[in-house]
Amino acid sequence: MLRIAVPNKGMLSEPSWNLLEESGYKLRTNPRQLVVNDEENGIELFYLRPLDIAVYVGAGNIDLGLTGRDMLLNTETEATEYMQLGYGASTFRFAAPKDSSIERIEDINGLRVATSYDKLLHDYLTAHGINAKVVHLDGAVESSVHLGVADLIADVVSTGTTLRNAGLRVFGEPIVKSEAVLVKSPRVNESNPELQVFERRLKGVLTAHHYVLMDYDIKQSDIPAAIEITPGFESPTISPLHDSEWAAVRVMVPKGQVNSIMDRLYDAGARAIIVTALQASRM
Ligand SMILES: Nc1ncnc2c1ncn2[C@@H]1O[C@H](COP(=O)(O)OP(=O)(O)OP(=O)(O)O)[C@@H](O)[C@H]1O
Ligand SMILES: O=P(O)(O)OC[C@H]1O[C@H](OP(=O)(O)OP(=O)(O)O)[C@H](O)[C@@H]1O
Ligand SMILES: [Mg+2]
Repeated sequence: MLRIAVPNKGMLSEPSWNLLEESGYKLRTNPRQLVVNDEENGIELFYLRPLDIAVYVGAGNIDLGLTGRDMLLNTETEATEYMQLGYGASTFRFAAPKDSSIERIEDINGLRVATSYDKLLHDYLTAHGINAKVVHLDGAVESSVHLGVADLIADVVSTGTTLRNAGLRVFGEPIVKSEAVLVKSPRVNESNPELQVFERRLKGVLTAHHYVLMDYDIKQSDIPAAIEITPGFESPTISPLHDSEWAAVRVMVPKGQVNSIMDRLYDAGARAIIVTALQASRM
């Protein structure tokens, strides 16, 4: 039985629950439930606080966890990043009052930096030889400067709306580029068959989200050029048509490139190009 930690709240919770549900796993049926035993699929789900997940996966008897890379890096843990999950993209960055003279990370020396991610910030400051005071806050870090608790902040930035509303602006390079990741305990071997099934199910859902199925007709003589445009995962399926001069091609393509691929295929002689959404996949 694999024991898996999933966020019980926060930005990553819903997309994580959806991913597990689409992968065929049973979710909790009421928000007070802490554990779900899905015997049929061989997993036990533990609903835990986002910031605690890497702690559990590193130290206890939880095998895997869905969390953010920034949260993993903020934790003293033996858990390691095992797979990217393709949602929850954000950056972890410094921000200062928009009219201040703080422009570069060297300007932070001697100042107070508010954050919820103390270890992550501390590691970065140490690596860059900067001496600043880390002020820990549990949330709403953007308010700390205006309220006189800190001179600047280091926090999660997604759209940047929260920062702007607080009169702050980012500076310097991102400290971390984050996204949701699957973290693994060192006690779980990569060759563990239960892990491999879990991984394949998740990858199947992610592929179905990020790829579509494309069909088109093309003259036999134009197939090589078309295959260059749509190589597929392994190799496209090519079927004969009634008119022996033509063939039908079926291939997976990345969702985000569908229109440019259709333009290029058309120019290469493809016709009757159609695109179909994928419901599920096992790669
Ligand atoms: N606006 C956002 N857009 C995308 N990802 C985000 C956003 N805010 C936070 N995240 C990501 O979600 C994870 C943290 O979730 P969130 O901040 O919602 O948890 P939380 O409820 O504050 O956790 P806790 O209460 O345990 O501190 C981090 O990995 C972070 O990078
Ligand atoms: O760039 P934006 O799109 O505005 O998003 C960033 C905000 O989202 C998160 O806040 P959250 O809702 O998790 O609240 P918290 O500060 O209590 O963690 C994060 O801590 C930022 O405050
Ligand atoms: Mg938060």
